[in-house]
Amino acid sequence: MAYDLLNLEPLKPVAEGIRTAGLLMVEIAGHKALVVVVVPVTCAVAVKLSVGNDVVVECVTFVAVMGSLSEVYMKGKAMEASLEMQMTTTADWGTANFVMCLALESLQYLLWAVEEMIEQVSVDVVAFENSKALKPSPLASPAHLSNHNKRRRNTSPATDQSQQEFRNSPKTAFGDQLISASSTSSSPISFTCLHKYSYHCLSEIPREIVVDDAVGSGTENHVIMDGTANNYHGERDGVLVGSTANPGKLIIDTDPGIDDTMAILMAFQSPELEILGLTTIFGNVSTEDATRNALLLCEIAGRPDVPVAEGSPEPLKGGIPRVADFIHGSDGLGNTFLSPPKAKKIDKSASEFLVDKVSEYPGEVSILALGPLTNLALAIKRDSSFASKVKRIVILGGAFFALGNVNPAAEANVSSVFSLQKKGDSKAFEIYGDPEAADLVFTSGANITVVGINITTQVKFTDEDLLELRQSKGKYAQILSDMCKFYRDWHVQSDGVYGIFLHDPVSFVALVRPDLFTYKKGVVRVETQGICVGHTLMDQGLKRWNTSNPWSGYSSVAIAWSVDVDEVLNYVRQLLMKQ
Ligand SMILES: O=c1[nH]c(=O)c2ncn([C@@H]3O[C@H](CO)[C@@H](O)[C@H]3O)c2[nH]1
Repeated sequence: MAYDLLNLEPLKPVAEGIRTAGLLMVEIAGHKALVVVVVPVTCAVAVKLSVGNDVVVECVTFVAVMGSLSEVYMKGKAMEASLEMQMTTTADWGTANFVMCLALESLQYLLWAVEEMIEQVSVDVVAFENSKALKPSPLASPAHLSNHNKRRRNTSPATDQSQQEFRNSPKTAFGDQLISASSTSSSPISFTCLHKYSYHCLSEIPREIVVDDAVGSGTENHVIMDGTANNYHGERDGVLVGSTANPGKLIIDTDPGIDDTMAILMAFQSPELEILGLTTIFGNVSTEDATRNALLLCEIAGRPDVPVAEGSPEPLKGGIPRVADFIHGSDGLGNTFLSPPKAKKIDKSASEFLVDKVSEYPGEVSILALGPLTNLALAIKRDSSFASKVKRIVILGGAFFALGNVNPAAEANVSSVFSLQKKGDSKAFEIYGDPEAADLVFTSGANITVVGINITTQVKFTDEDLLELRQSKGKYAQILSDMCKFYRDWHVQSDGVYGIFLHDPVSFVALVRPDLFTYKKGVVRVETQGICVGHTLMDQGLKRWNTSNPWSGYSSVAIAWSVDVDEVLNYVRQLLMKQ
């Protein structure tokens, strides 16, 4: 049986850089959690699900504090003490959505349970607050809605006009601000949420919930959630399961680079993406060469119109970046030495371009960051609302609970490497990535997914795969095969791998097919000093620390935790071999 719970029209995101904090109390199956949600809108919603006389799920958000995250956090801590509840701090849409998903997911389970065991379920709006243009109509008053639900409980909604009436009447009062949903089954269930905030949350979760009908028949019951957006689909043993996504508008921050080239061409082979531009950074090559290669790749893809904005030539702290020519060749493209591009970079710097685009389309732009994070850090410094306006950032970087690739501690994009050369020698401090930038970005509060090399090294093209690519009719198969030769030989020499790791392509897949990964959320800090510079260390939240520490009070990011290797490989193959 299908519950058409979310009968919604797409609305534009309302994020306009306003940050509002809400304290969300969630009670699910007797467990209470207090969650600080910082969202870029001013509104609140409260819903309460009751079964008979028992309140089963209660989600209440208050517009409690306006201001900085630390103010909210302090207030939350005080409430936590008085309510003896567990608190989670979040500052991103992903977590806000996830929390709502959790509450709503419980609701789905309840719907199923109710089918079998309980006669009456209602979800009543118990509070409504709105600080912007809308004034709650009398129709939104708790009393009205509760009466309305009572009325509905006495009807048979499947064929009943009152269901339609119920859907329609508040909508007239609220226009598109009201989101209503109700069961299409024969159970008397109604669910009403008010305001755009709840819309946001709801729009990120399943539109249709399919519940196995075979309750009590011996067949295992399950709830299949067909996620529609870029966050999480559910949780299993503390690990989040990704849902499918359509990132829409995309900027790729890149240091091409052979595996960057693969990811960029995959993006150009994905017509559902609107590539707003490429921004360039040092890493696999110098920033200047990265710009040349990015322009060239746009031309190869037949998209010379895509703007390329050049990024910083050096990390935040300064210094001369070391170019990984031993991996990608002196041109960054496997010594294929292609003719220079005709198009020119745009006048804006990468950070300016990033800020401008994210401000032009708040809540709509995703960023795929494939190199050191200097440009993103500069964008965050340039515009304090950048982190809240960007839709999602997927980062290739770090090594989580695993060895690095430039040394045991660090992965190339986030590391600095001290070489043991003479003091005073300008090369004594060789830089691969930008640890300061990575630390700033990871703790910025943006909706971030990080794909570390602990994940990307699980997904390889073997020599057989490379041969298949060469022999395929893929639009870019030849050019990629030529580039990959150099890259493959380095893998044999460096890692004993007869093939190549697909670092950047896997990160691209995490952007467009997050459902092929699982995630853990936690605060990540990057070491910026000492022998472990560039080390990425995540607090998984498994322990309540007695004292505050460098991880305390920062926003969580999602770390890719596991990967469906076969499916990701298939996805990469299919796009790289697409004609
Ligand atoms: O400096 C590097 N050393 C490596 O071993 C290494 N392996 C891969 N890479 C590149 O850095 C990103 C992943 O860490 C990808 O863009 C690889 O091409 C490396 N860079």
